[in-house]
Amino acid sequence: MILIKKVLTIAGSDCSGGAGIQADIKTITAHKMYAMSAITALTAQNTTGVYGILDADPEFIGKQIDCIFQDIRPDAVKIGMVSNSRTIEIIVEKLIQYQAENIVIDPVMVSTSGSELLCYEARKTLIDKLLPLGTLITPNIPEAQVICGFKIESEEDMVRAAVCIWEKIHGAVLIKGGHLVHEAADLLYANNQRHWFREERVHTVNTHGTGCTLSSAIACNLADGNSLDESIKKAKKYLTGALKTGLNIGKGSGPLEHTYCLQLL
Ligand SMILES: Nc1ncnc2c1ncn2[C@@H]1O[C@H](COP(=O)(O)OP(=O)(O)O)[C@@H](O)[C@H]1O
Ligand SMILES: Cc1ncc(COP(=O)(O)OP(=O)(O)O)c(N)n1
Repeated sequence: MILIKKVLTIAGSDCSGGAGIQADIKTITAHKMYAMSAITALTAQNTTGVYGILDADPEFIGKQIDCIFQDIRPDAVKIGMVSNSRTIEIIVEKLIQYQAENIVIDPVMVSTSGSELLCYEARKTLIDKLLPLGTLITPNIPEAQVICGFKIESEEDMVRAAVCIWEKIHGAVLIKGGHLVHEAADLLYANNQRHWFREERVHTVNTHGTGCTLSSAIACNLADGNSLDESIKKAKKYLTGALKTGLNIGKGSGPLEHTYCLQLL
């Protein structure tokens, strides 16, 4: 009999396969785990941008989560695009009802190409209601700026922002430094302790879906029983490997490759 860890992603669909649910499922599968999904929205997007968004009915999102938890309980949950306040409220209700564990929240707000993936009015609901439920939240620099309310331009600013976010949500935060120059350095702040995770910066424009991939990989590593530190370290190694394979498809910022980096796991 095969024993397999189960990971649920609650996120939006990217029809071009680079980000969202598709990136999450590829990542979970590459980790040799069983992937499940509750789809919050359909997006019409590709490597050049987001051209349309169709939100799923919040009650139906709740139904998807019910079907999953009542049958195959996930060992970890990754949460990505959540669109609007009602969707966030339903997800919060279900996570509490089912006492979900190992919750990694990527507080997706705006795509790199500039499209709003979370409606502006829902930011407060996300920060006040959903983020405090995370085992870890993984904002990029623009998202961290929204949560903490000031500009982040240096590693010192990242430290100040992480402390501020910790105080707001009373939970672990990993601020991703991909939007700063130099190294790809991410900062974990939890329980008054900070830990930098540094990897070389891969010189490529093909970074579509890096945030989705990182958060899913962390969820997989937590599902496997790793500590938070170890989960992030392994996930960053996976991500850097996926960037380094040098896949170059599409006319814009292309997706990552999830097959040939398997040997890095
Ligand atoms: N060019 C790159 N080379 C290596 N790692 C990168 C690169 N760009 C981003 N990363 C890493 O990818 C992850 C996602 O980063 P980021 O781009 O900041 O988030 P998002 O995709 O949510 O905007 C982080 O671990 C970051 O350090
Ligand atoms: C459906 C969907 N979810 C999330 C994103 C954002 O992906 P992310 O990896 O955070 O970053 P970019 O790919 O936008 O750089 C998305 N585009 N679509």
